[in-house]
Amino acid sequence: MNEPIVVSAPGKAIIFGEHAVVYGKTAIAASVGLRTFALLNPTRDGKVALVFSDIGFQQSWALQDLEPAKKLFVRDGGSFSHPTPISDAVRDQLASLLSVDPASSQGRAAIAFLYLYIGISDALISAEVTIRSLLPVGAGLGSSASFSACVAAGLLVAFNRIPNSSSGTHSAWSTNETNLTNEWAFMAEKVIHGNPSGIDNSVCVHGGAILYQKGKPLEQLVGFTSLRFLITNTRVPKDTLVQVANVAKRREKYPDIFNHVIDAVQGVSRACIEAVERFEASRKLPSDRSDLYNTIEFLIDTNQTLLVSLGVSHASLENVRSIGQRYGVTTKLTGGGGGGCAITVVRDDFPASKIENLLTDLTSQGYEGFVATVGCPGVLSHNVTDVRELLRVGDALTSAEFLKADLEPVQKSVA
Ligand SMILES: Nc1ncnc2c1ncn2[C@@H]1O[C@H](COP(=O)(O)OP(=O)(O)O)[C@@H](O)[C@H]1O
Ligand SMILES: C[C@@](O)(CCOP(=O)(O)O)CC(=O)O
Ligand SMILES: [Mg+2]
Repeated sequence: MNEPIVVSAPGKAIIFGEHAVVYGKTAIAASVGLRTFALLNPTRDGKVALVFSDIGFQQSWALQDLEPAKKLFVRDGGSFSHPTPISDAVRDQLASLLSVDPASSQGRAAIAFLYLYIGISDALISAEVTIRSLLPVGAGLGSSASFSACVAAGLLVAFNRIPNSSSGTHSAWSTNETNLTNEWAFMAEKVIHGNPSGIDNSVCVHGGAILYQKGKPLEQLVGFTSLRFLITNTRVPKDTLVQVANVAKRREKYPDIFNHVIDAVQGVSRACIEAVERFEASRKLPSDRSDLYNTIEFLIDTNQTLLVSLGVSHASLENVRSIGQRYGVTTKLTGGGGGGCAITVVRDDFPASKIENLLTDLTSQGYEGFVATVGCPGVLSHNVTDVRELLRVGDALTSAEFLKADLEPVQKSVA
């Protein structure tokens, strides 16, 4: 790596099927146009330095201190084509190098980064890596997957595994290059989430709106990207690792109850797919999709009820739901639940004035709402000259400049 590298990846909203997707059920998700950015700067001090400003983490290591972990890394068949999940030996070795609790939010993010760094590299190189997100962290909008996608893509570019395809507005990587990025991003998600389904990293890497089932090729759902959603962040912190582990414990204790609930969620996703197919077959105009909305609203409500049964809702999420009901709109939690964000379907003819009033009501309760653009591009690398211009910085794009810059113009430049 001789030049700075800038990559970014979107967040995501799961429309139907969170948690059930961990158990092999179908889920539907769309990318959300709030992005995470990573700046990788070459350095000459024989160190790798991390600056993760959103989670208050900063640490650097001499490259020789990372060699023992690199020696323990097992490469699948000696090739780079299939990343392997982190082993206990590597995790313990990396954990012993941290200045923070390895199980903490900061510790997991650092181990995820270091694992990809030793796994993707031939020889360790000196670098400073700064990561900043415009997404809320730990709120159900896939900040962990967006972070993982940036780390995977940034390191694959830095170690010349994929080209620096800096188009700025869409990814110019081949299917193989994008799939490789997704596989590494999944390895990072495993460190952060414990047992991820793979839907979040897939939608953050590929972008658009996707139909996802573990072990099957993902399908893009083109029609979905024109739907509007209101996203409300309750600002109640949650940790996906804990939420997923809680569902697993309940399912293990009461399989007869929880397996049925999980199966029912599969029914919700399937009913949504059928409704979209029916709408497309009817050749109706997008302006005439009230039947489709009726079904989607019914399914949003049903999915939320099932998520309540799984034990992953929260009083704040139920409050957002009932505020929405006063305006005749339907809401469900999105992502891990237990706090974080809810999504509300906004019909095409829903008056702007009503949206404003709803947003005012939500804000008055301490929540943050916004109408989201969904279906934006997935992970991509940016042209550094363009980024410098958009950020109004000089020739050297330093970590300090990147940290204080307004990243919105770069986010807006992504089509
Ligand atoms: N911008 C970021 N910088 C560093 N780590 C991040 C960032 N975004 C997410 N993470 C990691 O992901 C964790 C949040 O993941 P998770 O609980 O799955 O919530 P989310 O719904 O936002 O994905 C953080 O605690 C941190 O470990
Ligand atoms: C609960 C789950 O379905 C989604 C978690 O999303 P998030 O990390 O809360 O954004 C877990 C998964 O699919 O890996
Ligand atoms: Mg996550």
